[in-house]
Amino acid sequence: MEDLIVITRPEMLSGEAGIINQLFAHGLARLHVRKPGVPEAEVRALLEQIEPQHRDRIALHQHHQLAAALGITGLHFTENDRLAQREAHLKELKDNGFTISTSLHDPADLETLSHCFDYAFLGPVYDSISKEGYRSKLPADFRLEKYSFPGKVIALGGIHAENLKQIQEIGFNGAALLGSIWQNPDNAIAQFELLKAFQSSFSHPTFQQTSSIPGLKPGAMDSKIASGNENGNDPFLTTKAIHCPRFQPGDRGGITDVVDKFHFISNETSELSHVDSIRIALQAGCRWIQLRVKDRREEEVLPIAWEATRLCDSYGAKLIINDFPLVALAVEAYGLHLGLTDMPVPEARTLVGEKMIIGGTANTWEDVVRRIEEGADYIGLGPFRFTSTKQNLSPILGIAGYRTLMSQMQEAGHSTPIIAIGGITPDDIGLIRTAGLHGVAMSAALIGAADPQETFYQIQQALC
Ligand SMILES: Cc1ncc(COP(=O)(O)OP(=O)(O)O)c(N)n1
Ligand SMILES: Cc1nc(C(=O)O)sc1CCOP(=O)(O)O
Ligand SMILES: [Mg+2]
Repeated sequence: MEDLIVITRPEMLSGEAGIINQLFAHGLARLHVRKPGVPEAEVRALLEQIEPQHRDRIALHQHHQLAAALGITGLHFTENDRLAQREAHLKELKDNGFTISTSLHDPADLETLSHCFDYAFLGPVYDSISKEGYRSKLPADFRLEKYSFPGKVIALGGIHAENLKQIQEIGFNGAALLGSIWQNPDNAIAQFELLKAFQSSFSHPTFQQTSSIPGLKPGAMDSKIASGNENGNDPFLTTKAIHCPRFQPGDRGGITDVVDKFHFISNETSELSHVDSIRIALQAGCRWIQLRVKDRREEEVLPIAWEATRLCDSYGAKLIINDFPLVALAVEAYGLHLGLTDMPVPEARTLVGEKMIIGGTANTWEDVVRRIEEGADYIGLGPFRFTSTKQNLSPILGIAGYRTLMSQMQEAGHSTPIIAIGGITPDDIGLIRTAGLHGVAMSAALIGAADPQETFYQIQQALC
């Protein structure tokens, strides 16, 4: 798949021109300016703020008369506009150097579409999750190669990182992005970078071999490709209904209330996938879940993170993503956990914004101080004892190590919540709490318990 095209939101946004200039600077190939109902003067003012060298990568949906004076060479015709055009006019536009595009909602129209069009948006490809009743017209086995239109066909509607690969497999030449970019304008550039990374990974041989891992089953989105379309909803507005961050900057004063006292750390074994382990923890009653996938590429972690997101959402649990800031951003996770050799907390803060919790690992007093100075919301301090869940463990702290570090915290007047980790069992919690730690993180002791519900009950009692 070649092209990622961004479509503007229909209304004007504050700071929009700045974001658009940055998107171009980050390699955006094409921008569709679609502002139905916005007066010409406002659209002109927006276009004038877009740096002139980027303007030949813009297509206008309305106010075509602005194009020539502003150095814009792209004109887009909505379905209704297209039906009102004469072929001779389209030819004239092509002869005058314009790139022209249009929108279709029925793939059958690709057979009769004027070959003057350089490309066409076809959509919605996916049912809208956010807009009820707004469904795709594409059959489940839809493939693009059957159609004779020689131009590019660009997928539109409900496109996000999770379904980008399937769009390529269907045969689309590109994808038009709206919700995935603009849902949270503060994160527009990071989202674009993530989508670009996924798009380029599809041609990577390692990815192709491993893309059948759980969570990225070919055809996994088939159930979302449905038939029947009828209402007049706006195809450009379809978007995945994603997780809303729940941590608001105003809550920061109460960080000890925000960070749970029990953190479950996912793991996979020969019998269990990460998602299976998370399901066990959720069913046992845990509501703070860390997805900790090791030795996998970002694009392999993302589908697992989506599955974990859906599962945690269904239990009202908070999902923390270990190691992968862009994945945390993509699934709008509640939090991100970073180790000492992962992305530094301040850099991650810039990337994920103010709303996401960021936890950081520490193994020594110097690490604790660094984490506090970096602004970590909580600190995972370990290891308490040997564990085979993590490779390359740091020296074991034991209860004596925790006591020393907690008195140093007290002397220094620090109150960042500290979570003990590493080989912890429910029986250890009493001592760990009396040492002054906020809570504990566990993996094996919960997943491997004969009765995880009973074990979680004991954990809760000990944490009270
Ligand atoms: C709560 C919590 N504390 C510490 C860690 C360890 O993180 P890190 O040092 O990045 O090591 P990995 O888990 O990535 O192997 C954690 N994950 N959670
Ligand atoms: C993920 C992790 N980090 C550690 C650290 O010391 O930083 S120990 C650890 C493993 C936690 O799992 P379990 O409860 O099975 O030991
Ligand atoms: Mg890590």
